[in-house]
Amino acid sequence: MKLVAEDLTVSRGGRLVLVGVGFAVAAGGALAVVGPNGAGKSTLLRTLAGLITPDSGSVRIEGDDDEPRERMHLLGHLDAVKAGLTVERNLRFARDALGGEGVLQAALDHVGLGALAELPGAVLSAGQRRRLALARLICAPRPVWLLDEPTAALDAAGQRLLERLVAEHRAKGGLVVAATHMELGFEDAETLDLGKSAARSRNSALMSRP
Ligand SMILES: Nc1ncnc2c1ncn2[C@@H]1O[C@H](COP(=O)(O)OP(=O)(O)OP(=O)(O)O)[C@@H](O)[C@H]1O
Repeated sequence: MKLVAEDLTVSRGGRLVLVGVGFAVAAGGALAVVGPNGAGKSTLLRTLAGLITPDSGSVRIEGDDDEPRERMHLLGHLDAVKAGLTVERNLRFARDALGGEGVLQAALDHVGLGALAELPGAVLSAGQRRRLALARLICAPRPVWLLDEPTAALDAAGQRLLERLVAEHRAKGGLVVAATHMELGFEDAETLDLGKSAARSRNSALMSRP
């Protein structure tokens, strides 16, 4: 299996954000997407996930016949916790929506939220919300993880947990693309620097959409 992005050009609000971005990540691989604020890291992840349609270019998963977006798991930087649902219900909702079969309590225990299962989502701290998002990755296994600032709000133990989850995922043949401002500690990760790409130099031009 291989995730391949080819010659992606993406505009937002009439402005070119990405121009001609391409890369490939094979099973077991990891790609860190870096670049300054506004470089287009989140835009790239959302385009890979099929949430933004590129102006041109393509995203495909080689060696897999399923619809690409069915094989991807996007962990956005907003953690999408429903305030009125319990932690366990939040996870159940996400798992079922993603078609997963993971055991909820086991996943919550794994990310250190086991004792909080019956609390409403509203009371979770920022780091706990992030840990709940990590539990979604466990409960609904998908081979391609798209992680937007995955270490945001995580304490040192949480960052090690993330590193372990990613290492286990890659060892099982999964792959990871992560947008980040931090050193992630993912072994042998490749880097895509959007600050250095052609996109950046052309990014400042205000484009009028046809
Ligand atoms: N919904 C939108 N409508 C119009 N422009 C947008 C929209 N979302 C993002 N943009 C613009 O697209 C550009 C890239 O934004 P994006 O969020 O992808 O950057 P980023 O590299 O993830 O930034 P950061 O490091 O700050 O998270 C920015 O100039 C931003 O203003």
